[in-house]
Amino acid sequence: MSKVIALANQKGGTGKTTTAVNLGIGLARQGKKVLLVDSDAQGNLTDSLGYQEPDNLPVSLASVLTKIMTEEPYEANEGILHHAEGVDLMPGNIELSAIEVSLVNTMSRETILRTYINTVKDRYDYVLIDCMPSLGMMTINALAAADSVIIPVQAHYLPAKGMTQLLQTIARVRRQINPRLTIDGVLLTMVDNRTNFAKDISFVLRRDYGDKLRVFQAEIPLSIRAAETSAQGKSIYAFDPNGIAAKAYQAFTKEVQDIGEKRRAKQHQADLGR
Ligand SMILES: Nc1ncnc2c1ncn2[C@@H]1O[C@H](COP(=O)(O)OP(=O)(O)OP(=O)(O)O)[C@@H](O)[C@H]1O
Repeated sequence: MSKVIALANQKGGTGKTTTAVNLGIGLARQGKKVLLVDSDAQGNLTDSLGYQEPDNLPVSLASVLTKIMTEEPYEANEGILHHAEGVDLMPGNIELSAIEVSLVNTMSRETILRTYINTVKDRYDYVLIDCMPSLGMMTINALAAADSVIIPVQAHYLPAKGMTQLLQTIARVRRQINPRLTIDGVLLTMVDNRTNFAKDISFVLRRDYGDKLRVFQAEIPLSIRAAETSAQGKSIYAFDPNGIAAKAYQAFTKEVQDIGEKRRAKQHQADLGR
């Protein structure tokens, strides 16, 4: 049984892409089959995995979604790239901006990405969708396609206002399109443990949201090495295996895997009871 996770936060630069890369490759290192889906028109995930000119790729998520919208046939593995560290990638690029516009006039406009993911997900244990920094149509599509959401939050500012908006959108998607959508939790990123401010934010987040939402135990530290990995086309495990960011992403991967295992066990029990 595969699990589809959206990495979402409408605020830009909160660590969604870095988390997609290092969670995805972290899970692959545990023997899981992983597909990363770049649903952001900036193509940063695609770029971070070493495809430095995402706009020149012949096939990308936008081309496959166009085929779905125009009811053209496509191959299930069409456009999927293989990364040396064991994950697959459905690349994204600037063409997704045009898709975002044309979705508005399309039938089933909220579920085009779900249609695509449903055709490929059985080959994977995990499908991770890196979302755009907006609450536009592509993000709604990602939430409609996902089983759960992980919210990376940059520990530089109090996230209360932005979080409320995101949580309301998730609740609306759950009511109207995707009742099974859950929130796996909030991940604190770029935590500068030298400052009291970062500690305060961690404390406030756990205090204000901790009874409603999981705030992951693992916190990703602010790390120059983590920032540098995106230009290297590899994960933090390959680039700086003994650094603090690699250790934190490893611990985070373990937490995500534990949630996945519990869900599988619960589903298994439910199937037995049928
Ligand atoms: N732990 C970290 N320490 C320091 N820098 C980091 C860390 N994680 C990510 N960065 C850097 O911060 C910037 C934003 O990170 P990232 O691209 O992962 O965020 P994002 O939420 O995907 O951004 P966008 O909203 O633009 O898609 C990047 O330059 C990245 O290299």
